[in-house]
Parts: sequence; structure tokens; C-alpha cells
Amino acid sequence: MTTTAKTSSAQGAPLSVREYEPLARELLDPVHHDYFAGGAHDEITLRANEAAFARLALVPRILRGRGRPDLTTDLLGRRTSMPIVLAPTAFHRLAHPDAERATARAAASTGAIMIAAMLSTVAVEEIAAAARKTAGDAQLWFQLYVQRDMGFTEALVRRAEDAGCTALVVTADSPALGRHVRNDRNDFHDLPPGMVCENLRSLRADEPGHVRQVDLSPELSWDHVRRLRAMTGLPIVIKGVLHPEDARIAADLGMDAVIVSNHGGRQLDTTPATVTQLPRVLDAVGDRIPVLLDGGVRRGTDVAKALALGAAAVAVGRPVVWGLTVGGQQGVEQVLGMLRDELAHTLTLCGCAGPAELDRDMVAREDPRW
Ligand SMILES: Cc1cc2nc3c(=O)[nH]c(=O)nc-3n(C[C@H](O)[C@H](O)[C@H](O)COP(=O)(O)O)c2cc1C
Ligand SMILES: O=C(O)C(=O)c1ccccc1
Repeated sequence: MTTTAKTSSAQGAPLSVREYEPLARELLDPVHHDYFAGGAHDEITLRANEAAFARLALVPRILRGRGRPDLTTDLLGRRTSMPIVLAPTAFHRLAHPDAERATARAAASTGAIMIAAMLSTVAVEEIAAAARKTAGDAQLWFQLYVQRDMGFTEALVRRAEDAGCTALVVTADSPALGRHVRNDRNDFHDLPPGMVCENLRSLRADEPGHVRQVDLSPELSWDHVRRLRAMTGLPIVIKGVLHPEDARIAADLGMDAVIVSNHGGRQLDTTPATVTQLPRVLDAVGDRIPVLLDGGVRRGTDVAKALALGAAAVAVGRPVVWGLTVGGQQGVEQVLGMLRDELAHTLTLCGCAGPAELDRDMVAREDPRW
């Protein structure tokens, strides 16, 4: 068998996305590793996300003469290089000194959309500048935890707009912070000295940028989202949808997309795996708005399964953090490149010219109880 230079492991380089995890663990402070890796309570949902992908089988088509697949995808009216997006994850400086700048450069050089987290350790303006310097047409979406202080929320929205972000991603699965036993055990509840949430600096003069200032409130409602809709012309994506009825409401209120997500198992534990819930959400919204998915995507075959079920794209969280920890910008590029190449290879083996040619009949349930 011959191997290409790109996939050979002569220097012990990782050959799959999962192989970055132990490498990252070795480099990280154990407390910070626990923060990135952990899930809520018993971590049942955390495990379920990956396990559910493994229970699905791909059913390829043969002899269709499709040639090499094209991964380009349209999302929110703009073209992107592949249907794989960087999910918003907080605190990149815990992983690498270049922090969100490195992630943004990697996304830009890959042509992938980065969803910048509101709780980033580099200001959104700087993230956008790093992305744009790498690729003039880089696309950045801004993830927002709507704050009951709508004045502050509006100020954040304006900053994201002015920085050139092209969509708002409203995280709606966090009416309270998920309970992470690992963080409790480690007494990890805020960033170490010298690191702050740069987008929150203006919130309180006495404690600029502290995580505990973030307002995750059970009082938030669709009414806040309506006000956001009136506040900005940017497309709005609702992240954290699991119930089909919520997806329908989002479409009715003029939202531009939803992300089926359980926050990587970090919010309510024992929610269903996202890929299990995806078809129910898709049945509720039909073609009205695009439905994205995140949680447990670790292989090109996982991406293909979600797309075949009808997702417009997927997002990846922890793998990006592993790549960032291991190799900064280059590490994230390697992780994204691996997922892209695996997806292309999967599409080839499935007889598809592109993501749009995958359909529901190409996914089978291995587990008869499902
Ligand atoms: C360390 C970490 C931090 C995260 N921070 C945020 C955040 O600030 N905002 C948000 O909406 N989601 C956040 N998420 C959730 C991700 O956007 C995404 O839903 C999840 O990571 C997907 O699962 P995966 O890690 O299995 O790919 C975070 C996830 C992780 C692992
Ligand atoms: O860690 C997370 O998943 C996250 O979204 C978050 C929310 C509030 C404070 C810190 C992190």
C-alpha cells in the first residue's frame, strides 16, 4: 500500500482529529483541560453526541461517474469553502497564547466560517482584523449571549457589525450555566489573572471583563430575540435548538437559521444526541430556514451523515480547541484540513459530486431500537 506524505505518520503526527485530544491534554494545565473537555453533570449527553454518529451507517451509491466532489456551500446567502463551521468556544488564550487570533487566521486560510465567541479572550475587532489580514473575504459570525441589559447587548451588536461580522448567533440553551462537576472540583469559575473576556471590558469599570459578569438569565424570552431582530439587519441564527416546536417558532419570527445543539453536552445533561434529534427538527421547519448541527463531529463521515439527514452544515467545537492547543494557527488548519479531506473522500466513496447529493436514504440506523 502506498501512503501520501500528507497522511503518513513518520514523525508521529496525528492521523485523525481524535488523535489531537491526548496531545492537547498533555500540553494543557489539567484544570483548563477539564474546562475544555467537560460536560454537565454525568456527561451522558457529552458521550451520546459521538456515540449517536457511530450508530448511524452510510449507504453509498455506486457507478455514478461523479468525479471529484466540490465542497463549496452557500450559507446565509454567501459562499463558503465547506459545510464545516467553527463553533463558538470561549477562552482560547487558555489553549494558546495566540488565542482567537490564531483560530481566526486558520479559519480564514481554510475559507471556513468562524463563529467568534462573545466570551473570547481577544476583542472581536482584533479577531476580525486577524481574519481579514489572512483572507480579505474571511467570514466571521458573532456569538451572543443576550444580556438583559439591552443597552449593553446593543453595544455588543454594534461592535460586531462594525468589525464586519456577517451574522449573529444567539445562544439560547443557557438560561443558567450548566453545572460542571469537573470545574467545581477544580474551583475553576473565572479566568486566571491577566486574562479577561475582552468584549466585556466596558461592562463594569471596577472588574473589567470578568466572567462572572455574564448574565445568563431564565428571564430571557423570544421577546428579547424580537427586539434583537428590530435592532440589526444582520442575519440571526438561533443556537441550541432541540425541540422541533422551537425551530418552528424561530422560523416564524424571521430567524435566518437554527443550530441543533446541546452545547456539546455542557448545558442540560441527558438531552438527546444532536444527530438523533436533527430529523425531528428538520421535519418541523422543512425548507423554510437552514438547519445546522453541532456536537460530536469528529470525522468526515460524521459530517456526511448530518448533511445526508438534511443539515445545511455542521459546526465543530472541541477539535478546534485541540488543534489550537497543539499547534496554534497551524494546528487548527490541520484539524480543519483533515475534516475537509475526509468529507471529500467520503463524498467520493458515496458517489456524490457534492454535499447536496447526499440524501436521507443514504443513512441507515444500525441500532434497531433507535
Ligand atoms: C470549551 C468550550 C467552550 C464553549 N463556549 C461556548 C460559548 O462561549 N458559547 C456558545 O454558544 N457555545 C459554546 N460552546 C459550545 C460549542 O459552541 C458547541 O456547541 C459544542 O462545542 C459542539 O460540540 P463538540 O465540542 O462536540 O464539537 C463551548 C464548547 C466548549 C467545548
Ligand atoms: O463554557 C461554555 O460552554 C460556555 O459557553 C460558557 C458560558 C459562560 C461562561 C463561560 C463559558
